[in-house]
Amino acid sequence: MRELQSRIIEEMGVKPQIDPAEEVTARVGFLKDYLKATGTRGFVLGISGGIDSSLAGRLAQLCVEELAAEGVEAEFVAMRLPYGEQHDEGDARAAMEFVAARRQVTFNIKPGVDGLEREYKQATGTDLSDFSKGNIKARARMIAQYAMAGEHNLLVIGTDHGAESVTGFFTKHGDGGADVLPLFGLNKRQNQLLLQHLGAPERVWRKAPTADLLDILPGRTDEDELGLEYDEIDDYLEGRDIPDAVAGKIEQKFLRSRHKRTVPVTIHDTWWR
Ligand SMILES: Nc1ncnc2c1ncn2[C@@H]1O[C@H](COP(=O)(O)OP(=O)(O)OC[C@H]2O[C@@H]([n+]3cccc(C(=O)O)c3)[C@H](O)[C@@H]2O)[C@@H](O)[C@H]1O
Ligand SMILES: Nc1ncnc2c1ncn2[C@@H]1O[C@H](COP(=O)(O)OP(=O)(O)OP(=O)(O)O)[C@@H](O)[C@H]1O
Ligand SMILES: [Mg+2]
Repeated sequence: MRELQSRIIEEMGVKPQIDPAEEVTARVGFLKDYLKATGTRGFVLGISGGIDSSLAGRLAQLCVEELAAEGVEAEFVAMRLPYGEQHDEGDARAAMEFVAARRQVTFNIKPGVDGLEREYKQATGTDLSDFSKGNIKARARMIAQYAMAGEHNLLVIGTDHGAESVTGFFTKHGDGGADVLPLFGLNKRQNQLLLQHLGAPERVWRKAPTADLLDILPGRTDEDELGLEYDEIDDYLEGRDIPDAVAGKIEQKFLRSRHKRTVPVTIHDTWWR
């Protein structure tokens, strides 16, 4: 195996093989333990209709159900956070049904995002690019979830996991802004395996991953934007041999995105030199 590959695998904590039942128990247990240790009252998470939030949302719901059985009161708030009308509305509904959260909220981020876009134009005289606006959408979702968390003493769940973290494929302080990461250490196909184990409908676990942040290309797939397939990233993280060109591409993205996987750089840091 490549030397950098083994260092990256260690940092991402991905195992070459998993037992889905064990993983579910461990991850639900982690959420329960952390909630009890912090004295917080529950969790909040945006449900998009995609794989990651469907899994993290279901784990959170199972967590509060297990806590209730132990006599500990906790709530999980599942938030729909569309930008106007979501083009894959049916998938988002299917995901919400699978997650089955008792408390469901729909919060439209469009007025807030469009307001920021207008003010940007007014302040600078230039239009915001569709790409930057996409990152504002991700950050608006973070703000909406923290509003809910702040009001009700909840923790914001993040859906970051190995296959996303390794390439830095998330918006810094957007979907990257969260309190607990129950999926950390999994790659994409392992997320899908856990969803299947939990009885998710095929529509949910087979959904093509998309950041869905662009106005001009709704539902653009992650694989198209990354120029990599999740199967390649997953193989890399499981320690398999993959073509040098592919491994090199993953490693380049990993090295360029180091700043996203750490707290803000200070004069005392040396990792970037
Ligand atoms: N070396 C460095 N040291 C410290 N900070 C550095 C830096 N380079 C940039 N920065 C800062 O980071 C900013 C760029 O990072 P960021 O704002 O995140 O922006 P960026 O990484 O350019 O874009 C976010 C990417 O994540 C993808 N995404 C977002 C959300 C969800 C998903 C998904 O999978 O669903 C994917 C999205 O499609 C896009 O490709 C710069 O504007 C700058 O402020
Ligand atoms: N339309 C949306 N509504 C609610 N939350 C969203 C929406 N889009 C993104 N999010 C939040 O941002 C997170 C990051 O998006 P990301 O696309 O990586 O995950 P996903 O949509 O759950 O899964 P996938 O990667 O398979 O598309 C989501 O897990 C979810 O919590
Ligand atoms: Mg998505």
